[in-house]
Amino acid sequence: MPPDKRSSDGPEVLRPILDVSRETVDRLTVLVELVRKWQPAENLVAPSTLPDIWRRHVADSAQLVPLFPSARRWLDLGSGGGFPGLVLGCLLADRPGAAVHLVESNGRKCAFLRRAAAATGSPVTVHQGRIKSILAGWDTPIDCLTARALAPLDRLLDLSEPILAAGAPAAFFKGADFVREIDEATQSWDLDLVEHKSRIDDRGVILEIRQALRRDAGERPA
Ligand SMILES: C[S@@+](CC[C@H](N)C(=O)[O-])C[C@H]1O[C@@H](n2cnc3c(N)ncnc32)[C@H](O)[C@@H]1O
Repeated sequence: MPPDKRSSDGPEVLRPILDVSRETVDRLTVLVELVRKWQPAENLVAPSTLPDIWRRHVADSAQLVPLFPSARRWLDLGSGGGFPGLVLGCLLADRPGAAVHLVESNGRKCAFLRRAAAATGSPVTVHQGRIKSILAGWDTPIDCLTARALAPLDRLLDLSEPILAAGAPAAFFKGADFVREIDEATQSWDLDLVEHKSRIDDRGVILEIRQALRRDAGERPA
């Protein structure tokens, strides 16, 4: 499909975020073309965001890499159409030891994720199933856990607990309502977190969770 003529959306939107090689742009271009091709049948992203796919999805996902520059082994929960997981795979494909694990319960989305990983030559493994059951038996070291548009913070912490408990940080994409979500989550969790202002969404943040300890029922804040 030709580029959308109404927008100036393209690989150049990555420039303020990180330097990418020609080969990486080629991999990301293959990914974007596949999302456009599969979108009518699989509804991989909100239709209104498709004309700005490089900015709204690719660059949005890519901002994780400079936040966690030494992370090589990533785990993305609820990967859907592959954001941020497939973008991380494309960006890290040349990095020795890179591995990106995607967890997704929907079989058709998993078929897309596997197809896109193969087409882009990305170091991606797709795990089909419910997050709770897949993480219950997880024993692969992870440097950073991610989730975007999956669940409220409180629920994300619950889902991510086995990986956080093993010492990995988490990066959760959150919109304008993030303060309320933090307030709610801290009823049940003692959090060491950093708010990174999103470089794509004026009102959004990437919440870096460095540590999350479940509070006992008796020690909830007033
Ligand atoms: C709204 S989509 C977001 C997809 C992608 N992260 C993005 O930002 O475009 C949420 C995805 O999480 C998956 N999902 C939701 N709950 C899940 C669970 N408990 N286990 C595995 N996948 C789940 C859904 O099937 C869906 O594809």
